[in-house]
Amino acid sequence: MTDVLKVLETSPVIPVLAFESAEEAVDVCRVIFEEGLKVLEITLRHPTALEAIAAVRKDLPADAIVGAGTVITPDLAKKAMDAGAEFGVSPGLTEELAKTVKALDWAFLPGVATLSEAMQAREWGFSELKFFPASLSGGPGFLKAVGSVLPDLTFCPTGGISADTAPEYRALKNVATVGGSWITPRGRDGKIHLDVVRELARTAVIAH
Ligand SMILES: O=C[C@H](O)COP(=O)(O)O
Ligand SMILES: CC(=O)C(=O)O
Repeated sequence: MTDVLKVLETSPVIPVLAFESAEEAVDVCRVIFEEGLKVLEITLRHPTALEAIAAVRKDLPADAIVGAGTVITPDLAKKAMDAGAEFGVSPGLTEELAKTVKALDWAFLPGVATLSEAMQAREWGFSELKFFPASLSGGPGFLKAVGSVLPDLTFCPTGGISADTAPEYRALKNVATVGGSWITPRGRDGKIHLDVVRELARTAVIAH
């Protein structure tokens, strides 16, 4: 089974990606990967997302680590794993989802936004958690406080993070990496422009 902590530690940023087609996914992921960001979280927010995950796994080099985001139900967890996602990410966690991903033995990063949610996830056997939506739920100050009472948990804060605010999070002992969508903005024409993605991905790698 893929180790969640290793996945998080592989990349200074986990791009949270939303594509409109499998072709768009392959083109954009290739650019991100070429610039050195090897972990790619493709969210299940479009009807073609599972196809996109399968296509990126097939077309990118084997050391690209492709996961599924927005895994909000047990059914989506099974489908994403079948499509080839090496890990799953969710904005939250339910008991059924926790049981399913444990039974599947699938690397999983559940989302939490409060101490009680973090304690619940910990009880269910998750040591790596997504802190979402990070900027609205207390930001770096919240994670620092969590670290003093639950020091065995490691976080990937996501939500409202930018190239400017990422370093504040990454400086914390209990943060392995940060997640965000800022590397793949859509232009006014609704398209993701590869030259823009290349520059933003390169900057994220250099800034680390
Ligand atoms: O929906 C939220 C995204 O997954 C990550 O948040 P962001 O767009 O604020 O980076
Ligand atoms: C935002 C988030 O946590 C997700 O899409 O998985």
